[in-house]
Amino acid sequence: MVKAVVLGAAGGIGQPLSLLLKINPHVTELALYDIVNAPGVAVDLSHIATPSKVEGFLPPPKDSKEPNVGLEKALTGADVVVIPAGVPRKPGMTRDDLFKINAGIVRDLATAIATTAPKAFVLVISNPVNSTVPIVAEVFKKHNVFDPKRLFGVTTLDVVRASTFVAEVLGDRSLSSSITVPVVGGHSGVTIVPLLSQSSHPLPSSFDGSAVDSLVNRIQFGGDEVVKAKDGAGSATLSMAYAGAEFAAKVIRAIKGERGITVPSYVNLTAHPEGGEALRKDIGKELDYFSSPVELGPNGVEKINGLGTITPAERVLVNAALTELAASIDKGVSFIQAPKL
Ligand SMILES: NC(=O)C1=CN([C@@H]2O[C@H](COP(=O)(O)OP(=O)(O)OC[C@H]3O[C@@H](n4cnc5c(N)ncnc54)[C@H](O)[C@@H]3O)[C@@H](O)[C@H]2O)C=CC1
Ligand SMILES: O=C([O-])CC(=O)C(=O)O
Repeated sequence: MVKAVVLGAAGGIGQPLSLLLKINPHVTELALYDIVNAPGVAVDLSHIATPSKVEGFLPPPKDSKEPNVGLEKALTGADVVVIPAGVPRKPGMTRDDLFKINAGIVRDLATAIATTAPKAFVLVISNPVNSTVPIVAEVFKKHNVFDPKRLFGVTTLDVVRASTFVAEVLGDRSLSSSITVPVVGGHSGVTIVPLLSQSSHPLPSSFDGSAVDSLVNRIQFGGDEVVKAKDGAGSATLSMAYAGAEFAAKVIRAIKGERGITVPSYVNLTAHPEGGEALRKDIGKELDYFSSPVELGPNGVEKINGLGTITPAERVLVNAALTELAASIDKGVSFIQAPKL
């Protein structure tokens, strides 16, 4: 029995992600919550002939003083909670520009999870991921329920893009689903660090210098490509739903006891005996969060992998990521820790 919950389920990511979770054979119950339209999306999905039960929930009316029973019902008994709630970018914006609105949304949802489903695995999609994951952690710490093994920043889309773009460079799109390229760091611009030297399918030796630089740049700024093409109508939704559902499916398989599953994720390093400190040494900075491939077990993250052997050019990229990452982490932590004036 697996209950999956989507918070922000009526949105551009939320709807296709909920569809993909509805057809996941391991999911037996699917709860959809949004501030609008969630019951309609749930009834629509409930007609799909797969075994899971689907229900949709709304908050109470805006000015009501009622407790949010809809959110509580959605979260009760949750095993996996995926959060794509929040506003997306428009052209000219950075992911950090979303902090103003999304930080509060994520804080409030995290508070509800901490009080209603503190043992759930929490998968954070809402941007800026580099800050929203620390926000969830700090809320959980305040409620004394923080388990770093169960909190994941979803960076899968960077890895999906890297596979796709490398396959394009190799001139064989049929390879794209079998290519793996570790992407480490964080989830915005220069904090996205593809380790092309560790690609399962090496690039041709003729592919060097500026060709590598522009491939790295395309992976780092793949999100901008979509924002620009959508021209004001939002950011990646369908590819993100695909990536989020793949990620959730792997977490669910691990919970159900499957071994040997490794996923990329932006995770807390400090509380991980297995690999956190070693990764910090590899990075060369005392960062509390970083994205790296992590090995999953039934209780979540079992081991965080290090950077492995990287090239001097990749070291430059890692170093370039550190300042922005540290600032984004601090921003998220202070948002919860700073006393309200
Ligand atoms: N981690 C990643 O790789 C990616 C992250 N994103 C991020 O995902 C987020 C969602 O993007 P879209 O689905 O395109 O946006 P959207 O605007 O289409 O959908 C967001 C949904 O969240 C809902 N929502 C707002 N406040 C809420 C609250 N307090 N509780 C529950 N639901 C609430 C809205 O009603 C809406 O249905 C954005 O922050 C975006 O930047 C987008 C793509 C990739
Ligand atoms: O670009 C954005 O704002 C959405 C996102 O995180 C991505 O597509 O990687």
